Amino acid sequence: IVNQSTAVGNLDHKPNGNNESVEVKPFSEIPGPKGLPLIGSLLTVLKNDGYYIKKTHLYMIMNAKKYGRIHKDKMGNFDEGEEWRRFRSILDKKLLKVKDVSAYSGRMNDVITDLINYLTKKQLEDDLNGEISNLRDCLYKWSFETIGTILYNKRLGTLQDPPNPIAEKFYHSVCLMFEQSNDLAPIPPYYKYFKTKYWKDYCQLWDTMFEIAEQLINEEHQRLQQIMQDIADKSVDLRRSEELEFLPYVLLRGELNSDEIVGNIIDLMIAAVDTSANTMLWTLYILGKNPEIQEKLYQEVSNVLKKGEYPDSGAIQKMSYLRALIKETQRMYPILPGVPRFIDTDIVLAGYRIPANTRIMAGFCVMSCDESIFDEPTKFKPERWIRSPSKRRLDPYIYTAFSFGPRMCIGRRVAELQMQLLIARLISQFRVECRNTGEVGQIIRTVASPETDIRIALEPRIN
Ligand code: HEM
Repeated sequence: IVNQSTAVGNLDHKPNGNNESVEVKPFSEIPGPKGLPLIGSLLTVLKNDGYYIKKTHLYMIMNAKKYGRIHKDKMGNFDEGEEWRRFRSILDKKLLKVKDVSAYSGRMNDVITDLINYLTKKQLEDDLNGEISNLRDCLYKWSFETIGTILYNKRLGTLQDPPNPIAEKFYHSVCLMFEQSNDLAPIPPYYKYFKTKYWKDYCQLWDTMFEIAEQLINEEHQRLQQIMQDIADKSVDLRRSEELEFLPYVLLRGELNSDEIVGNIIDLMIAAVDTSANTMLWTLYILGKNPEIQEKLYQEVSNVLKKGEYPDSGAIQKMSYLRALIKETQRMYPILPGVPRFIDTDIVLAGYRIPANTRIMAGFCVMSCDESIFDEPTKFKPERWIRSPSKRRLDPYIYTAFSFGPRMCIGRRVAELQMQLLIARLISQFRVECRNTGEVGQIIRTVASPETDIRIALEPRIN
């Protein structure tokens, strides 16, 4: 039972560095809800129509208040992937290098141009005095198209007019699968054995995703083979080229078999869509609610870009307020309330001995509102992320949005750049107005999302 428990805590970023001997308490003394012997607190999470499934962040904050910065909880068993390290060593090379990702800014800008045209057309059709209905869907399409063009080396076509029907099918499968995974995640997997309709439909979504992804990858494979045949200078080895795009790199290196390539690409797509889109919804919400923040951002962006110029990663480097604004949005609205880790050796955490094979959950949403880490944590202050000679250096471990270590988000660089480009482009073209009257809360739909529609109106700037 101990081995199946989870210890939840803030990342203890101030270890006892002075080598003084401190009393280490045993794992059994870590406070936490008692729960039931086998399923632990699962019922607490499921009751009231799964209230705490949708509000995991509140569950974690509540337990942190009740039991302290480190506490333990139990929710059944979890599996860990084994092949993961090998996959990461191959994919990291292409997705986490700043230089490679910067080269995607042209494609990312093309998708943004399509999104802006799509939004403008929708505004006219909706006729809601500038407001865009179902902005969430528009932003999901933007992140789907962006990751699509990077992974498959071609545009998929959900933002084109009319949309590409295969791309639409792909898009709906990714979105629905993500939503349904959230409903299935905490339930013991009996539905698999009774083959309920829900389960069959869910499997169908996966089949559709795999079929379309396979088709797209095969097309790219054939294109590459043709290019290799056509290269007149046979001494050129395309496989060694530094300039290769993501899919050509993975296909030509031959380190992954075709099932592994499809599986990894699907994983990347699934992880990319909701995360970036929801972060953008929150950022627009903040901008729309805070005209002074918006004005400051506009001034920064227009100082860097000439009229009508599109930003690239070089321009973004000069926009410290923009980068800080997105970081602060991620602090206030973390997309994942925390990340789990299995530890393979005994460790001491916050004064307690944690045995090997325990699952640790680092509670990012708890850290975000911890006064000992952030001053005035309830206030939205992008400035806290801007370095200056007069300020103390920020602890690098307090920016938790993409997590840390070898398992940190593999899409971090892609996500950051695509979001920075989108906000810079939108703010230089439009004034953002938020029409939600009250505060919008967070709800967990696998990732933390706005509880109600974010109502945004975009008013073209007259320069
Ligand atoms: C604002 C956008 C995003 C946020 C906040 C975000 C955040 C995260 C976090 C916190 C993790 C867990 C890391 C850990 O366990 O330590 C993660 C994992 C992951 N993310 Fe992202 N992510 C974002 C966008 C993306 C994008 C665009 C992609 C694809 C290009 C992506 C692909 C992945 C994958 C594949 C994993 C699993 C990594 C692994 O377990 O090896 N993410 N992400």
